[in-house]
Amino acid sequence: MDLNRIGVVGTGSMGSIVLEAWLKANALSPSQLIISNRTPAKAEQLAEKYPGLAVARDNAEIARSASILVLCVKPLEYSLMLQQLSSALTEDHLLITITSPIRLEQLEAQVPCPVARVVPSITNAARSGVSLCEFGSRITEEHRERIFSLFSAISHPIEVTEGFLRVSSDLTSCGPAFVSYILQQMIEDAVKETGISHDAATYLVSQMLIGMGELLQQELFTLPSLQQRVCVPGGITGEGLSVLQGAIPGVFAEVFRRTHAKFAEDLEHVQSQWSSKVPD
Ligand SMILES: NC(=O)C1=CN([C@@H]2O[C@H](COP(=O)(O)OP(=O)(O)OC[C@H]3O[C@@H](n4cnc5c(N)ncnc54)[C@H](O)[C@@H]3O)[C@@H](O)[C@H]2O)C=CC1
Ligand SMILES: O=C(O)[C@@H]1CCC=N1
Repeated sequence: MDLNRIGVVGTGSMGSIVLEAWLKANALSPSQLIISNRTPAKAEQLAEKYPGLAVARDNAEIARSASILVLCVKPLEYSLMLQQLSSALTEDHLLITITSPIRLEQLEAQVPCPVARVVPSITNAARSGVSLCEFGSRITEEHRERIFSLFSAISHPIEVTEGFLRVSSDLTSCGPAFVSYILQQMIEDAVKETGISHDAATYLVSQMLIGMGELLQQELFTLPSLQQRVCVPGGITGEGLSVLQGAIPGVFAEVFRRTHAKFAEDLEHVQSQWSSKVPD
């Protein structure tokens, strides 16, 4: 087992984003990585794109070849994946799950090694945004440092406690989908109401969003001070804002109720899958 090699199990949407972010950041070279995927063709495509990147024949091979395994499969795919990894897992491995509806203690009970969670975000593709870290009971200071160092190459890693993991993930990982939906509605209504072209409105909104990111990045404004500064007393923005003030409060409370309910449902499904016999 190569102590400096990292295995990515599952090269779907998020697995490939994390892997490619590391490669593009030169944080890891292709030969420091090995990947596996249920559909091998998807992994082979990545290997063709990044010469030197190895594809494991199966999950036992990835566990024999890499000491850190980043698990990028969906919650109900864990049971089978763990079964496939199990023959090669040792106390010296480190497992990092990227999903939230698998409790770390539940995972620890299945494997001989330390486990941690790092929930990434699509923003990590641009080496920005945060990743949310939670550490299991077997994690040492050395593991922590290794995890922070790996994920700080592509994000700002932040430690969160289990109780706030879900809402934090709603804000950082689901957030880009929520915000882009709202902005898309802004574009659609601008087109419908005024006849501006879809492309023009999209360009204007995208540039506005990038500019807003810069204002926050450069700490020139906070979200409330930005609103205050744009709203000229007796001016036009205030008229528009008052419509939003009537419509938006409470919407995200319902969003979070729904995400938390789905999370609880996923946890239950995983629990009942894991407590019944794992299929061969
Ligand atoms: N999409 C996002 O923005 C984020 C997703 N996540 C979490 O990441 C997890 C994965 O999500 P996606 O990448 O979107 O799903 P996906 O379905 O695109 O990728 C999962 C991949 O795992 C592979 N796979 C399944 N079982 C396997 C096995 N036994 N061995 C090897 N490969 C296997 C599948 O072939 C697939 O390519 C989810 O739990 C999600 O909650 C976390 C943060 C952000
Ligand atoms: O939609 C999902 O389930 C995942 C969790 C965080 C972002 N995407």
